[in-house]
Amino acid sequence: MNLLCLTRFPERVLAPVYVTVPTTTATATSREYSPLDIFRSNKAQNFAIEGRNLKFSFTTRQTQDAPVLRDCSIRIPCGQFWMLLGPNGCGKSTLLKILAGLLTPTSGTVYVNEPKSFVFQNPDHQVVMPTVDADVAFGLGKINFTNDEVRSRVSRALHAVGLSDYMKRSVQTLSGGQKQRVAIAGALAEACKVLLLDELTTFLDETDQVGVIKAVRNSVDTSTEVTALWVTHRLEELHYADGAIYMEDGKVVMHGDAASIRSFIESRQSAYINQINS
Ligand SMILES: Nc1ncnc2c1ncn2[C@@H]1O[C@H](COP(=O)(O)OP(=O)(O)OP(=O)(O)O)[C@@H](O)[C@H]1O
Repeated sequence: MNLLCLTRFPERVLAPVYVTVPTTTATATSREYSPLDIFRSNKAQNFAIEGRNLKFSFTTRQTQDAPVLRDCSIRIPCGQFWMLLGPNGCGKSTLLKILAGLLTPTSGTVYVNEPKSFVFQNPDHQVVMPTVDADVAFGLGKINFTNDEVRSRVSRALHAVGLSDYMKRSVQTLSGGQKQRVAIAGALAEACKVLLLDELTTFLDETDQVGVIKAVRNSVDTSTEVTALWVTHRLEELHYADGAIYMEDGKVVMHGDAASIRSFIESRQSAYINQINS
């Protein structure tokens, strides 16, 4: 079994995946939403990602039960590019990992279209082959494609992320942002329907930051139903988003269009600055 491959595509299966756990242990047999209800609701309203009443706690040596998510509900329509924002430690990455299937919620319900792919902040954790084309083709090895089909998928995926001219380049010679785009191309080559992207631009300079975000923007499409959820701290990135979610202290505080979320966060920040200056 190839562990690196599993790391890059943690939950790759072709059917939709449901994670449903009881809202409390006392009501284990009577939950509010059944997996089938969620599936119908998503098909009817065309949501690619849905989480309802999600709670999550970490158990550490110091604390038995440290709550991180305290009842989060989100919905992201198919074929849209959404962003998830909030202060450090509010639970953004935890929520993203639950959507990716890397963590199981303590309670609540999750629906995410498949195939889905989680792209990590550090591209060196997932760009694993010596050349760009070999890396993009890496995940296709599990599927019985002809060589021509593999070449065509790799070529289309690299075109989508603006790296057509880099096909034969050694990955070691790429910048951080170019490696991120190779990782995204790997997911697209596998016909990934949902991209879950965790603070990809944190350590990138402005050119790479714009290159990566444009690569995601160009990959998201209502006709192919590719949907992306992007965790970020950078308000200026909201310019590229169709919608956004703002979290604080394990809760979704606001969920809606990107411009309104940006104004909301800016007013929050100025209120905070006024408070510390007064
Ligand atoms: N493996 C873990 N064990 C215990 N606590 C954890 C673990 N991972 C995260 N946490 C805690 O959960 C909380 C939420 O972390 P998370 O990484 O989801 O926040 P975040 O909003 O993504 O933060 P940031 O913006 O700083 O990346 C934090 O208080 C963090 O310390």
